[in-house]
Amino acid sequence: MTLEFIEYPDREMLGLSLANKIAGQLAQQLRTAEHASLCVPGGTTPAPVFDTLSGSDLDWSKVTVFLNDERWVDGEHTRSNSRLLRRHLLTGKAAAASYIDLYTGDARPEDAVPALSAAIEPLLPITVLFLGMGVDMHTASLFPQAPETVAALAPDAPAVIAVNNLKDEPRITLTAPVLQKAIHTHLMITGADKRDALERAQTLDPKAAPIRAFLGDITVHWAE
Ligand SMILES: O=C1O[C@H](COP(=O)(O)O)[C@@H](O)[C@H](O)[C@H]1O
Repeated sequence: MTLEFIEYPDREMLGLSLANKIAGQLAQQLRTAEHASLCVPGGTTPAPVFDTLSGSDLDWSKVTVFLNDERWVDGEHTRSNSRLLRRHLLTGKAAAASYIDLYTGDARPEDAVPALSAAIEPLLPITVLFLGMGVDMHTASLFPQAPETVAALAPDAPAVIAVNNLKDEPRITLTAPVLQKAIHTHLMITGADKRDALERAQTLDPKAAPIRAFLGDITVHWAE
C-alpha cells in the first residue's frame, strides 16, 4: 500500500499532469481489454482536469464514465455534478464515451439504487478512480459521522446507496467496496486547508474522516 503525494507548482500544471496520467492509464487498459471505466468526482475542483482530459486522444467509444456521487437534482441544476461533466468532460473527443447518469429522475435516490447497481456492477473493477475531497474530509457523498457512511464503508455494501438528511438535497453515492477495488486511484486537492485536512484524516477513523478509507494505494495531486 503506497500513498504517493505529488506537489505541483500551480493548478494548471496539476490539471495537465493528472489528465495525462488518467488518459495514459485508460489507454493502457484498452491495449489488453475491450473496455475501460472512469469514475470521477463532481464539486468545484476537477473542471481543469476534465478540460484537458476531454481532448485526449484515446478510443473514448470503449470508455464508460460515471460519477463518484450525485446530488438529487435535475441535470441542468447548478448543483448537478452531471452538469459539470457535460460541460467539461463529455465534450470534444470524450463525447464518444458512454455515460451512466446517477440521477435517474426517480422521486427519491433510493428508488434508483437497484437499476444503478445493475448498470455499474458489470463495469467493475473501475479502471481509473478520480476522487475529490471536501475540507470536512468527505469524499464522494460519504460524510463524516453520517449513518449512511457507516453503511457505505461495510465490506458487503451494495455498489450505490442513497444519502439523506443532509442540509441540502439528497444524494446518491458509490460505496467503499466498489471504490476501494479500483485499479488506479487519484485524489486531487487544492489549497492549504485541504492539505491540512488530508494530513489530519490519516490519523482518524474512516467514519470520522471518510477519505481515510481510500488512502491505501493512491496518488494524491496537490497544488496551492
Ligand atoms: O459534494 C461534493 O464534494 C466533493 C468535494 O468537492 P469540492 O467542491 O470541494 O471540490 C466532491 O468530490 C464530490 O464529488 C461532490 O459531490
